[in-house]
Amino acid sequence: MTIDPSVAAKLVVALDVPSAGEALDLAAKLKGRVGMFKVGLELFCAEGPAFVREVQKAGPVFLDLKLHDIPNTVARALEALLPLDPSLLTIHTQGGPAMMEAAAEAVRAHRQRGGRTRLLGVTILTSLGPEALARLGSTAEPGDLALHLARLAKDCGCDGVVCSAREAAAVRAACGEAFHRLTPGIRPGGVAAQDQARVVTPAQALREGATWLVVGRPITQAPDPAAAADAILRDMATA
Ligand SMILES: O=C(O)c1cc(=O)[nH]c(=O)n1[C@@H]1O[C@H](COP(=O)(O)O)[C@@H](O)[C@H]1O
Repeated sequence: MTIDPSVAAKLVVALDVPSAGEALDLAAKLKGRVGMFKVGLELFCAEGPAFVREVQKAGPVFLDLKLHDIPNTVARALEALLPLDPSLLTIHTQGGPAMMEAAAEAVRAHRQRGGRTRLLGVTILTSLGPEALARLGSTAEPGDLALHLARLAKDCGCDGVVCSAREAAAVRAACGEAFHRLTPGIRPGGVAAQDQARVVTPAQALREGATWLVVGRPITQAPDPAAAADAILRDMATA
């Protein structure tokens, strides 16, 4: 199958598996087919920072730890992580403006030293719908709150946000093309949403203006992960 490399570069595969062996096996099957590999909490907690370098041998890494704490603690954690030079790193926007500014300053300094890391703020998790937000005490719609937090993340120096693709077009209109939109909650037509609440198909996510699509279980739990990735890429190519 011939897929335009600029389309493949937009697909990030979440290596949400419990061990280094399984993650490297998946990365080997998908190497050269997809744009980036996500190392998230499960794998990072199991295998530690040094393992990120192993995954980087197969492709660029999105290190998704969603840091959320007081400004000093987050900045210090970033100082410890940035030598790994991941392509993307996440913090939670709801840690507040001062936390985001401290994180952005640490990432800016890293880039001035030649690093490549871009900082993304997580807005409203794609697993949250209106009912869950109401139970958290918010009367806002998830999309409205995500847009508000995206604007704030931009003001505080983040390079982009994580949001549902349902919000990507509004974020792009408000924050500009250069402010990245990384969108999880991707489900090909007919595939179960599982614990995701705000889901979008791969082609629709691109049409809405997503910079990157993050896909986990639809690829990692497929009997043939490479074939599942190819099917998603074919859908993306129709956007
Ligand atoms: O930051 C993320 O990557 C993220 C943010 C969010 O709002 N929702 C979300 O699902 N994710 C991640 O995206 C991936 C989605 O996995 P699947 O639902 O299996 O495709 C998981 O690794 C989540 O940790």
